[in-house]
Amino acid sequence: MKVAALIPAAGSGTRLGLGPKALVKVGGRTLLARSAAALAPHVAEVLVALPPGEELPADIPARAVVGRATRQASVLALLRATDADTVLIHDAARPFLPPGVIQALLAAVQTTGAATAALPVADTLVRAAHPRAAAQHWGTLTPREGLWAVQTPQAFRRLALLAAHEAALSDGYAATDDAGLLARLGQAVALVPGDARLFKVTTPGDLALAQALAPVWDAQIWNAEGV
Ligand SMILES: Nc1ccn([C@@H]2O[C@H](COP(=O)(O)OP(=O)(O)OP(=O)(O)O)[C@@H](O)[C@H]2O)c(=O)n1
Ligand SMILES: C[C@](O)(CO)[C@H](O)COP(=O)(O)O
Repeated sequence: MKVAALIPAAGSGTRLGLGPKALVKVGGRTLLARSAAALAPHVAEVLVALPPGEELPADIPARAVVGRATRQASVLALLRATDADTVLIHDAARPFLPPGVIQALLAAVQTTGAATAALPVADTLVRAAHPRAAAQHWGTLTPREGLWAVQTPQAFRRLALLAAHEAALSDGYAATDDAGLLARLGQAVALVPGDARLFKVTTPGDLALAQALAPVWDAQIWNAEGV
């Protein structure tokens, strides 16, 4: 079974506001370099979708494709650029990826065909009364029982996911992740326990958390396990 890691890294990082987000550094290394290094020991090849005009930094052992206007389109370009049987799709923007999560996903994809890292929701959830209003007010309480927050990596049989992407493209359907495209076709997706440290660096607050976590991660996990 040939496994490839596909890393969408072509986003513009609008919410962070520091230029192409995958190339932002935490603890002296880019988000992309951290994500690629975590995946590389587990796969035969790493492919990265980069923003148009960006070159792959020399310290990242990967093949690059030109990213597209949306995450979904960038992932489709990556899926078309490999012949791997199984793919692990992982946001560059989630730089702290424990090896145990990768191993659990690779085991789950063998039995279920598709799997994603996810965590049970721990907060109270409420839909705002008027979601687009400047001032927000409590609207409807949403029971959190049975709700999971979906992370990456997500593992798939490549041809099944490619078919789901092509169907979505042809239908004009947009999803926020890849597992949703497969689930839309009625296919099973296993939920594998993710990790709080797998949070997505989206806002300046997330970046501050990542800067604080990086030295701890590098001292206790990166060096100890040689990930
Ligand atoms: N056209 C795009 C948009 C996003 N991504 C990637 O998809 C992942 C998740 O996207 P997100 O965190 O939303 O990144 P951005 O799109 O850069 O963020 P923003 O929405 O704030 O601009 C990131 O690794 C990002 O680089 C991508 O490859 N191609
Ligand atoms: C794929 C993802 O990280 C799963 O939680 C998420 O949906 C990406 O969302 P974004 O708005 O593209 O960051």
